[in-house]
Amino acid sequence: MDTSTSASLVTPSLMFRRFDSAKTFPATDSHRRYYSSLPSSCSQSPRGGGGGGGGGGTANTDTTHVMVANSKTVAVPKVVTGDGGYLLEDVPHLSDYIQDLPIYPNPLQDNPAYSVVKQYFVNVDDTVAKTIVVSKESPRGTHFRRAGPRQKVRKSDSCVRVYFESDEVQACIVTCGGLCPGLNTVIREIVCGLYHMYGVTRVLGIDGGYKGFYARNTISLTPKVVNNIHKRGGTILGTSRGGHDTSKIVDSIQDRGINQVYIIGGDGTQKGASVIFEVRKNRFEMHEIRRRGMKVAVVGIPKTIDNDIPVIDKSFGFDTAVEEAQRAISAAHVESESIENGIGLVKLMGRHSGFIAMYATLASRDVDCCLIPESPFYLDGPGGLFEYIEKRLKEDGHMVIVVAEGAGQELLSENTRTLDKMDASGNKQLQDVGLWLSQKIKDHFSKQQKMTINLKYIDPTYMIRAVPSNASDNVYCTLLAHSAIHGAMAGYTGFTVGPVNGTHGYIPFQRITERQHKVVITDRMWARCLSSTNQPSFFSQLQLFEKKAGGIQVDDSENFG
Ligand SMILES: Nc1ncnc2c1ncn2[C@@H]1O[C@H](COP(=O)(O)OP(=O)(O)OP(=O)(O)O)[C@@H](O)[C@H]1O
Ligand SMILES: O=P(O)(O)OC[C@H]1O[C@](O)(CO)[C@@H](O)[C@@H]1O
Ligand SMILES: [Mg+2]
Repeated sequence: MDTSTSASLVTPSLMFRRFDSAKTFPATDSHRRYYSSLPSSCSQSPRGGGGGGGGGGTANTDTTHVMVANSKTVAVPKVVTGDGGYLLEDVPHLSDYIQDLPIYPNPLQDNPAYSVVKQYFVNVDDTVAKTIVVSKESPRGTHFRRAGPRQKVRKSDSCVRVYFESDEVQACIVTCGGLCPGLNTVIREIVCGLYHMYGVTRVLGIDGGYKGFYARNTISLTPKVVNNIHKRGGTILGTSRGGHDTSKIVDSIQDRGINQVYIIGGDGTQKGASVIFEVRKNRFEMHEIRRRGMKVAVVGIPKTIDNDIPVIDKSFGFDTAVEEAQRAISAAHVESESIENGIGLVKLMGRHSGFIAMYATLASRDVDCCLIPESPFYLDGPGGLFEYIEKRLKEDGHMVIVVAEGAGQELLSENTRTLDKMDASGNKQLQDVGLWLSQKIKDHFSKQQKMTINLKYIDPTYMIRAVPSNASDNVYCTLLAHSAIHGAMAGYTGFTVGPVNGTHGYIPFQRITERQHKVVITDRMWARCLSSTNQPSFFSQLQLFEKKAGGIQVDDSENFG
């Protein structure tokens, strides 16, 4: 594979626009100047994904690794272009910045379970397409490196190898952010997968999120310790928000001799992982793993109850949460059905993304109105929520409303003084839309004196994420853990793992952290939701077109079909 080294001076917002054009971008003089000014361990860098191989057959390759913007250095993905508009957004490899890394026989080839299944090992060039709905003229488009144990870690290899020797590995696992069903399953499967597939016995648990790296003792994790944890909700390691001190975390990784870091968490956590891997603070302070030239694989495993992580099909625990939400919706339905003009109001999680509310609504079929952050609504006047409630009660005598916690925040702040409080991670703390809406509905109907209503408000927010994962999430967590391990053992680093159109891939951190995944209200799934509830869209056609034209952040992927 033909590769060249480059770094680029571009702003972050331009980063992915360049990829969309599916063109090769050449190394410029400024790239070369930048690299020649780097310490030797960095400037010796790219050899095209280390052993990762090409991915595009006749690929025309350009690897772009570092860019400087606003005095910060951030990573630009390695990009490989090929015929027919093929584009691979590759992930970093340890051999990009460490020379002459030894490779070792892969113990998996002697494992009775895995070695008999020939196709368990993925081809060195296998990639996963980001978009699978295409037409005859479509370019082949963006791809990600396929996850899994590699047949070859370098194109020249004659047998199955890895970049870490079993005895050499000192892994650690950390869980950050809010809880999510399946956290314990992922922890269990990383520990057991490392042990049973690769003979790795040294795995540390980091206590209480990122700050645990430097403020707490570690926990030794063995298959015996984690054997039953998947049956419990929460995380045995504890979690936290805030406390991401990059230099202290990287110091701790270095001091403890850790060389594989498995980081489980949401969008904030993945940003933290990306910083640990390769963002430096300024020209002089270089804390991160890549610049220290450390042989450490940094692997992100996406966790989010809100399903707000882009690119991947969905996040683990999401199905369990939707299932658990059914119990609250059923209760709301039973309550509302049993009384005159009964209204059951259920608040579900979803800070910026209404996926839980939308899917719980679609699954239940008892919901008459689903309110999500992405779809503005209003209360009074023609086409408003109050008018719709009145209509539903007159027709049916009862109704169920599901509201995502982030819905209608702009209405709340009109009515109450916004305090703009942040949590320890810098996430804006939301006002309670459930309580607010309950009160508004009650006030409206008591003022009108036309109709007596009976409203029951159910708030199961934390209940849906504190439960253990269901069977399908357990399987999903296992696959994620295994994909993560195979990637680290093959020397890949600085990536998040996850399913892209059903096949697991290694996705560069930047892709995951550049934006949040949201319900696209101009998309088919939201239409299905609207048709199941028969609620008003709260939009005039004109507004809809305006939003489509740029007012709303539109994801380029569908809401899972
Ligand atoms: N931009 C960032 N840079 C470095 N670290 C970050 C950044 N954003 C968040 N973090 C760290 O990541 C951890 C988790 O972040 P956060 O609380 O936002 O949860 P999350 O991972 O997004 O999960 P969720 O939102 O699903 O609960 C925190 O320890 C926080 O300090
Ligand atoms: O756990 P905390 O800090 O109360 O945060 C709750 C938030 O976490 C999430 O569960 C995940 O981001 C959101 O749905 C919710 O707003
Ligand atoms: Mg988050």
